[in-house]
Amino acid sequence: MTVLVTGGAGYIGSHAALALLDGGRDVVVLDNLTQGHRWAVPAGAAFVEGDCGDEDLVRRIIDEHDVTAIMHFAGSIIVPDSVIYPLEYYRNNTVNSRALLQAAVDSGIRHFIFSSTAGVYGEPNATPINEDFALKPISPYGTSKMMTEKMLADAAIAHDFNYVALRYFNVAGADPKGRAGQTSRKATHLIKIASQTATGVRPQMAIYGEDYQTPDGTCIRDYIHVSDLANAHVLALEYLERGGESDVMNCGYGRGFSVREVIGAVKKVSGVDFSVDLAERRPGDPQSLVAGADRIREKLGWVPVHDDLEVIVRHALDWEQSLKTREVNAA
Ligand SMILES: NC(=O)c1ccc[n+]([C@@H]2O[C@H](COP(=O)([O-])OP(=O)(O)OC[C@H]3O[C@@H](n4cnc5c(N)ncnc54)[C@H](O)[C@@H]3O)[C@@H](O)[C@H]2O)c1
Ligand SMILES: O=c1ccn([C@@H]2O[C@H](COP(=O)(O)OP(=O)(O)O[C@H]3O[C@H](CO)[C@H](O)[C@H](O)[C@H]3O)[C@@H](O)[C@H]2O)c(=O)[nH]1
Repeated sequence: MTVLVTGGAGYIGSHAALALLDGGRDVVVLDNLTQGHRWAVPAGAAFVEGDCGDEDLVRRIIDEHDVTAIMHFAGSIIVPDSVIYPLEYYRNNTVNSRALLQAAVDSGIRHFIFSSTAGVYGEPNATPINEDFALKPISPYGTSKMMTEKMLADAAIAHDFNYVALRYFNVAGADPKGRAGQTSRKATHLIKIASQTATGVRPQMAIYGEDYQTPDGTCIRDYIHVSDLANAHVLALEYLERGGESDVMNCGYGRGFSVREVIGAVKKVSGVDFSVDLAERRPGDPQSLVAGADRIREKLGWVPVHDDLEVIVRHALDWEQSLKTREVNAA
């Protein structure tokens, strides 16, 4: 009765592994460490270094660890890179997911939870965004995730398993106990970048576009604390184990903050008035993405506990400080 967590050496997967272990479950992490770190895999989880697209390896792990469910976080995540290297994104996010799914079906896995994204909606012209909105991704990243959702839907009809695809909005923050956080080598996320600037890792940062049709001209996003998101995965697994129907669910709080509001929160919480430039719009940025967040609450009984931008920012800043100490100690 073990959960296989692909990508569990990365940001969200390591938090989900912690949440599973905290709940008394056994966990085996499969990660190829292209982005993740061995030290990020929580103590208490078994670890296998390898690729989630390696069907033989996955079948062996399922067999050896008595795996009954899979949480699939492994993937490539940088939207602009997906525009430059689309085939690489389809390979890692779609082709490797297909292989993982094949191994899961072959081995009789009954429950599957997939990391999808708000990126599958593209640029909807209404907000909040509900799960039944049309899927019109505007990047290869979003399309690669949408294709995996479609594979899951078809495979769950043909084979004996149920699944939940969780469509994350903007994930941020870190484990409140300081056990995990975002360590990505190539950070692009707003709260991570602002936290790095506040803690002196970066000299300054930029706002990408101030001419959007929003109250302060900057883009609006729905920021969800990574530990609330990790908990949603545990609840999704329990739901599937109860025999819940396969479904897709948005993961967000249903409330948006502008880029300026986020930077203001980081300055306030850190007490550092760092330098912020104004830059051109970043290509492909939708103006406003806010989750319609009722379904996950109703179906999973999910009740977020860190639904507060300043709490998210506090945890992100604490993690950034701890990374600096870790680097000093490692040097
Ligand atoms: N971070 C976000 O805001 C966000 C938003 C929406 C969706 N997601 C999705 O959530 C998942 C996790 O994202 P994250 O932010 O933790 O990213 P991350 O880069 O920190 O973690 C991904 C992990 O997967 C591993 N990996 C990549 N390809 C692999 C492969 N083929 N086989 C085995 N391991 C592999 C990497 O080494 C890394 O440890 C991704 O699928 C991503 O698309 C993230
Ligand atoms: O230095 C920065 C970084 C970001 N931004 C702005 O902050 C907002 C949020 O940007 P992020 O990069 O933090 O997040 P995205 O909304 O672009 O992307 C997130 O949501 C996507 C779905 O919409 C994908 O799931 C993706 O993986 C996930 O990071 C955007 O308006 C962006 O232009 C800045 O102004 N300056």
